[in-house]
Amino acid sequence: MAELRYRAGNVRNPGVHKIGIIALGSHLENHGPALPIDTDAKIGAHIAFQASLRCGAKFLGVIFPAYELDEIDHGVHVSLDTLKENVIETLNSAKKFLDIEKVVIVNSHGGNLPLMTELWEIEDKTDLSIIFNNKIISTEGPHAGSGELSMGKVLGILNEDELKNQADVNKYVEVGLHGFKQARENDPNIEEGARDVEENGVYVDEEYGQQLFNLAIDTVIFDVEKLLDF
Ligand SMILES: Nc1nc(O)c(N)c(N[C@@H]2O[C@H](COP(=O)(O)O)[C@@H](O)[C@H]2O)n1
Ligand SMILES: [Fe+2]
Repeated sequence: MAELRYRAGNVRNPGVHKIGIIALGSHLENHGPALPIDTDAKIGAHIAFQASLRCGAKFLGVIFPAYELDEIDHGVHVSLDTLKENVIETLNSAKKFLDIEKVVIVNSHGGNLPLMTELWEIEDKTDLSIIFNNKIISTEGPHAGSGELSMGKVLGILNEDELKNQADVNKYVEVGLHGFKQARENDPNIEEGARDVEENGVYVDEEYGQQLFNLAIDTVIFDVEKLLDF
C-alpha cells in the first residue's frame, strides 16, 4: 500500500487529516417562496466545505435526516433517536474508511439543537472527540428571514422575484416561525424572530450574507484548532 504524503497541499499540521468536518442541516423544510426547501443543508454544507478548504481538515459531506420540534410543522423531519442513530452510523463509517478521530459537526438548522444533549452518547458509540458548532444558528436571525435570504443570495439559491412575497407571513406561515403559536410561547428566541419579521419584514444584503458565512467559517476553523490541541 502506498505511503500517504500527509504534509502535501495547504496542510500546515498533518494532524488535520484525523479531523473531519460534517454539515447537519435540513433538506425538506419550507423557507417561504424565495428560498429552496434544502436551504439549511446548503448553508451548513457551504460553511463546512469552505472551512475544510481553508484549514485542510476532511470534508465529510452532509447528514441526510433532521429533527424538529413537534410544534413546528414546516417540513419533513425524523425523531431525535433516528437522527442520533444516523449520525453515529455516518461518523463510524468516516472513522472506518478515513481514519478520522475527531469531528466538528456544523449545525445549520435550529430544530437540531436538542441533539446536543445526545452528544455524550454519540461520542461514546463512535469513540470520537466531537465539537457541535451552532454559530450560524445564533447569528442568522429568524427562520427564512433576512440572514438566510442574504446567505441564499451569496449561494445563488435565492428567487429574487419572490422577495416581495417572503414576509407575507399569513400565506407563508413558516417565515420567522410566525404561525407556530406554541413554539413562540415556549421559546422567547422564536417569539423575537417572529416579531422581527412581522414588524420589520425582510431584506437581502449580499455583503451581510458573506459576513455571516465568514464568521461561521472562522469559528469552525477555531474548533479544528482546538481539536488539534487535544
Ligand atoms: N426551526 C427551528 N426550530 C427550533 O427548534 C428553533 N429553536 C428554531 N430557532 C429559530 O429559527 C432559526 C433557525 O431557522 P433554520 O432552522 O436555520 O431555518 C433560528 O435562528 C432561531 O431564530 N428554529
Ligand atoms: Fe431549519
